[in-house]
Parts: sequence; C-alpha cells; structure tokens
Amino acid sequence: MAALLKQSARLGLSGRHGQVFCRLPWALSFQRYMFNANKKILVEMDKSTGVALMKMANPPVNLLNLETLTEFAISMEKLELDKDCKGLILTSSLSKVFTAGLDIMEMCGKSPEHVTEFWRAVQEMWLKLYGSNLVTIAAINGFSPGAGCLMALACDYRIMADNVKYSIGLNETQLGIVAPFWLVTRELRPSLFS
Ligand SMILES: CCCCC/C=C\CCCC/C=C/C(=O)SCCNC(=O)CCNC(=O)[C@H](O)C(C)(C)COP(=O)(O)OP(=O)(O)OC[C@H]1O[C@@H](n2cnc3c(N)ncnc32)[C@H](O)[C@@H]1OP(=O)(O)O
Repeated sequence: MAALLKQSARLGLSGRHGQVFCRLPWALSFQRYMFNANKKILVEMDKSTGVALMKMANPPVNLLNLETLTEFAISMEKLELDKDCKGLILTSSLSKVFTAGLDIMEMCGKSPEHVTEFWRAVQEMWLKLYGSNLVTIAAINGFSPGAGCLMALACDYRIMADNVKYSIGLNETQLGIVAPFWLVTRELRPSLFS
C-alpha cells in the first residue's frame, strides 16, 4: 500500500498545476505492458511493482460516454485477471480535467434502449471500481464534477492535485439527475452498512 501511495505521489500530483509528470521510462519491457482498446482508456501495467496506471484519455474533458465506459469496464476486467496486478492508479491524461462526468448528450434525445444501455454501463463502472479486488487510488489531477467525484469515491484512496482552481463534488442535481439511493448510501453513508 505504501509503495502504491508513493508511486501515486511520484506522479507529481502536488505540482502547482496539477499535471501528471511520469518520471518512469515507459518503454516496453518484459516487466511492463500497455494496452488500450480504442485509446479512450490507456493502461500501463508495471509487473515489477504490480501497479497499473490507468489514464482517461478522451479530450477535451474526458466525458464518460458509452464508448469510454465500455472501454473502462474491459480494462478493469483485464487487470483483475492479471494475477500480478495488485493496485490501480486512476487518473487523467489531460492537464486540468480528471473527468467532466457523465456525457449529458448520452441522455438527451436518445432512444429508451440507448439510455438503458448507457445507465447499465454507468452502473457497471461503479460495480467494477467499488467491487475491485485491487487497491484503487484516484489521482485527481483536475476538475472532477458529478460522476468524476463518484468515481473517486468508489476508489479506496483519493489524492487531489493542490490547485485551488480545481473543484470536485456532486453537482448532478443542478442538472436534474439524482444519484441512485444505493450509490448514495454505499458511498456517502457507509455507516448504514456496517
Ligand atoms: C463510479 C461512479 C459511477 C456511479 C454510477 C451510478 C450512478 C451515477 C449517478 C449519476 C451522477 C452523475 C452525473 C453526472 O456526471 S452529470 C455531469 C456533471 N458534470 C458537469 O456538470 C460538468 C460540466 N462541465 C464543466 O464544468 C466544464 O466543462 C469543466 C469540466 C470544468 C471543463 O471546463 P473547460 O476546460 O473550460 O471545458 P468546456 O466547458 O469548454 O467543455 C468542453 C466541451 O465539453 C462539453 N461538456 C463539458 N461537460 C460536459 C458534460 N458533462 N456532458 C456533455 N458535454 C460536456 C462542453 O459543453 C464543451 O462542448 P463544446 O466544445 O461543444 O462547447
């Protein structure tokens, strides 16, 4: 755990601009592999440390649309199946946004089937992250509203870039979206379950 937190700190999250500077040589070696399906989610797995670095890479603001959510779930499954993988650092490849949360356009003017599929993918993301066997750390290197905040809450640990400009929080009610009760009670009122 300490090693995982150290590695997260090494990413430069305390930098004034909250940028992630990876100081490790990311050349491929037998101890390291990288994968991505459609490049919305980049994964760098270091077998020597057992730590995977997962970066959301969906510019300009890392919207969580159906494609990204699906890729996220596939990436999580691959890491869970890797017996060498012990921990996961979830962060953003962008300079000032962790993720702007759910893509509102996925819920606007779409068919009921599409909206159903989208919300299933949202729930799947939460299940994958909250229920993960890996030690999970959210390295929040920028704005993190709505589902970005929920993603961070679903991790075991959270570290946020030291930059007063960045905000994090549950703003979805301003958009008329209500987080489901099971999510709120699990993440925000865990004492109800203990
Ligand atoms: C593991 C957790 C899962 C939980 C599962 C269960 C249930 C979940 C309950 C659901 C609760 C969550 C709901 C949400 O997430 S609702 C979305 C909340 N997010 C926002 O309100 C973000 C609003 N955006 C911003 O504040 C800013 O964009 C910013 C992130 C601060 C970045 O600012 P800036 O760099 O200036 O970029 P722009 O504002 O210019 O944005 C660039 C383009 O992106 C469009 N955009 C931004 N956010 C969204 C969004 N959420 N959906 C759709 N589109 C978005 C923006 O309009 C710009 O588009 P344009 O270039 O065409 O103008």
